[in-house]
Amino acid sequence: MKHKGAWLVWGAGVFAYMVAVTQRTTFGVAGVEATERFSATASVLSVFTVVQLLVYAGLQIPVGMLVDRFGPRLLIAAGAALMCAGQFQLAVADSVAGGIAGRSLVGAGDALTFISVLRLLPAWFPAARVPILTQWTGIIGQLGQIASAIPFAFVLRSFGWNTAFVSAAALSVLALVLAAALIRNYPGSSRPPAAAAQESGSSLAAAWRHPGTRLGLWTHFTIQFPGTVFVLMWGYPYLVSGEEVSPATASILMTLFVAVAILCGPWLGTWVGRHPMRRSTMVLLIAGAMAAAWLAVMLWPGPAPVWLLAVLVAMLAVGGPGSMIGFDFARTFNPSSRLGTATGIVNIGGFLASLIAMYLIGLVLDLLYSGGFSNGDLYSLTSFRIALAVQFAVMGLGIGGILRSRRIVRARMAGEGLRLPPLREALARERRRRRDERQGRGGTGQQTHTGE
Ligand SMILES: N[C@@H](Cc1c[nH]cn1)C(=O)NCC(=O)O
Repeated sequence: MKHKGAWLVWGAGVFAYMVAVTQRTTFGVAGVEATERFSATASVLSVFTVVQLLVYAGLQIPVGMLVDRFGPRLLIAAGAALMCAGQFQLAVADSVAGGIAGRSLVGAGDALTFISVLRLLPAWFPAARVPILTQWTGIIGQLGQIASAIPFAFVLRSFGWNTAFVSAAALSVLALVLAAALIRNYPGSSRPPAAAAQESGSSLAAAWRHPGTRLGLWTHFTIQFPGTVFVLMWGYPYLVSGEEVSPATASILMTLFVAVAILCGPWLGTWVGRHPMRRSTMVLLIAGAMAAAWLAVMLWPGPAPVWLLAVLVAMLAVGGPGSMIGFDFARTFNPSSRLGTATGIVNIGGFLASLIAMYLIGLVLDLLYSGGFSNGDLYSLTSFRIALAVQFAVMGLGIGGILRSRRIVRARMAGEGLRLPPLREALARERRRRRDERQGRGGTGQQTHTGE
C-alpha cells in the first residue's frame, strides 16, 4: 500500500540524491581551473577523483549498517552536511592536500545518500512499485550532472572558484533542510524496531552469506563500470584523440549517453517488476550487448564510423539503469532489517570495478607508450583499443561471479520448492498476458514473487 505523504518523502530524498550527484561531478567541470589553482598536473588531479571514489566505495558497508540502525532521514541529512563542509573546504583550499580533504568529505557525504534514499522506498510504497521507483530515483539523480555542467560551470567561469564552490555548498544546505523537514523513515505507526548495535555485525554476515546479495553485487560490478569508466575518465579522450571525432560530436555522443540512460530506465523497471524470475538473464543480456558493441568498435579497421560509436554509447548507457537490478536482488533476498546493509554491499560492486578498470586502462596506455609501441602518441587509436580491451577481463570476472551466485540462488530456491519455469514457458505466458491485456481481460501484469 502507498502511504500518505509518500511522494513528499521520496521527493525530498531524490532531491538530496540529485544534489549529491551535482556535488560529485562539480570537480570534473572545474578541471582547467583546478590545474591553475593547485598548480597540479592531470595525474595529480585524477587523484582527487580516485580518492573521492575510494572514500565513497569504502563507506558503503558501514553506511548500510548505519541506515539499518538509525534510519535514512538522519543519514541523508548528515550526508548533505558533510558535502556542504567538503565543498566549502574546496572553495577555500589552495593546496593539493586541502583540495583532497574537501573531495574526501564530498565522497563521504555522497556515500551516505543513495542507499539511504533507496531504503525509503519499500517502507513507503507497495512492493510492486519499488523496481520502477528505484529506476526513477537513479534517473532523476543523474540530472544532478546537468546542474554541474550548466549553472555551476557558468558561476565558475563568471564569478570564480570561490563563489562557485560556496554556491554548491549552499545547495547542500537546502537538501539538508528539506530532508530534515520532510523525510520520515516510516509511515505513521508502522515503524519496525531499530537494529541493536550488536545485531549490525551479524546482519552484515547474514547479508553477505545470502547468495542473492552477492548476485546483486556482481550485477552492479559487471554492468555499471563500462559506462562509468567511459563517462568519468576515458570516453572523451578516446573519442577525440583515438577515434578522431570532433569535440562537438564527442559532446553529442556524451549527451546521447544521458538520454539513453533516462529513456531505458523506466522500461527496465517495469520489465523487472513483471519478470522477477528473469532478472539475471536480463543482466547477462545487457553485459553481452555491451561486450559485443565494444568488440565491434575495436575490430573495425581504422576509426569507427559515428553510427557505430553511437551504438556503443547507447549500449554502455544501459549499464547505469541496468545495474539498478542489483539493488532489486538486495531488496527481494533480504529482510527489511538488513536492507541498508545489503544495498551497501551491492553498491560497492560498480565503483570497485570502475576503479580497477580505470587504473588498468591508464597502466596499459602508459606501458604501451614507454615501451615505444605508441610511436610517441600516448593516445593513439591502437593503444587505446588495446588498453580498453582490459574491460573484457573485468567483465569476465563479473560474469563469472553472476553465474556462480545465480547457481547457488537457484539451488536454494529449488530447496524451498520454487521452480523456475523454462524460458519458453515464461515467454508463452507473457504472450498470453499481452493478448489478454489487448482484449481488456484483467491482470495487473505485475508479479511480486521473488526469484532471479
Ligand atoms: N546505477 C547507478 C545509478 C544510475 C541509474 N541510472 C543511471 N545511473 C548507481 O548505482 N548509483 C549509485 C550512486 O550513488 O549514484
